[in-house]
Amino acid sequence: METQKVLKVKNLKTYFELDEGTVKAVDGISFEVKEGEIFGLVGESGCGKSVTALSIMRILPKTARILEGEILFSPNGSNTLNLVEFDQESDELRKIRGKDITMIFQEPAASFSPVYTVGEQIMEAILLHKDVTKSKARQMTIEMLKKLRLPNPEKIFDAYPFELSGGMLQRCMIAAALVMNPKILIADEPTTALDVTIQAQILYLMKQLQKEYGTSIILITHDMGVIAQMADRVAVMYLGKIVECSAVYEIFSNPLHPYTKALLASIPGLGARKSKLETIKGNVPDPYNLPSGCRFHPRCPQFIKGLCDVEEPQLVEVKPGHVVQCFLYKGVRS
Ligand SMILES: Nc1ncnc2c1ncn2[C@@H]1O[C@H](COP(=O)(O)OP(=O)(O)OP(=O)(O)O)[C@@H](O)[C@H]1O
Repeated sequence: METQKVLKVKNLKTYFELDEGTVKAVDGISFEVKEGEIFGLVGESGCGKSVTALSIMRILPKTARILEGEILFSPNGSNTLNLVEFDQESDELRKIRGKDITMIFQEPAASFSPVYTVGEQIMEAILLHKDVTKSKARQMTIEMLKKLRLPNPEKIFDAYPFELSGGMLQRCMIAAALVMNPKILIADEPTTALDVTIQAQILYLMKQLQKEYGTSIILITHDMGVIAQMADRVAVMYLGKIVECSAVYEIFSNPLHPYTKALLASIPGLGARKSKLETIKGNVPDPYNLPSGCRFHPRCPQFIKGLCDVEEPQLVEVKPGHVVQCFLYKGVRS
């Protein structure tokens, strides 16, 4: 039996209309997230990963607009909701946000108010979404803090955010997101701000808990190493587009798009000389003035003049489940 899809994003376009011009932050992307999988979204800063997440959560800033596309959420396999159709402030979305779809951010301090204890804040979210007593909500919170291996969870419950280290606060934020038992957890660079050892511990814990609860995770990162450690499938983004998508083992063993190859070459220990994307020539182009044709062509080592700078390639399926948007490849179905 085919695994159920909890989320289908179809041709999503989210633009910022600013005085300086239009930023096509997300420009016609499509992907699916299966029940219980970790789906990675990877790419350099500014490629549209966070705007994709904010579009799904429908918590975009006022200057952003979803121009086109569908975000189909199927919480239980039978009914499907197109999240784009609801008003951002609607009750329907409020119910979904924070309960069925939760999100954790890079900076945990920004998610907690400094004036209430961590426990009070997690408990309040439970009481908002679940029909349980205060003492049950407290018990659920403490149990979840324990699952995140926080020492002395009762004490952490009563701590104010400033009393905890970045790593501990990040665990509290994950606890707050998982205690709701969401269908989808969106994790936007969840460990980028932490040091490498703590990062590895938290990623390991997230994966353990994801397996235990069967949660689908959309994991956003600029780090291919994190993708290798965590994800089942991955979409590679470049300037608002998905340029390649496949199972993680397939991307690592058979990367197709020149941009994916460059991202892989930048991982320390995988043949990279430098940790930044210095193997790719040039910088990410100005978002107000995107290159014609394939957006990667000015930086691409395999650029074909008169083609890549003129026409935009189509996304083609090279093998089942492996798609790429590049003229170097012909699809099995095209
Ligand atoms: N509030 C905003 N106003 C105007 N432009 C924005 C805003 N937020 C994001 N953008 C633009 O949208 C594009 C995509 O940004 P986004 O934050 O999604 O990238 P990202 O891949 O998540 O990068 P990072 O890892 O740095 O967060 C960028 O060109 C960015 O400058």
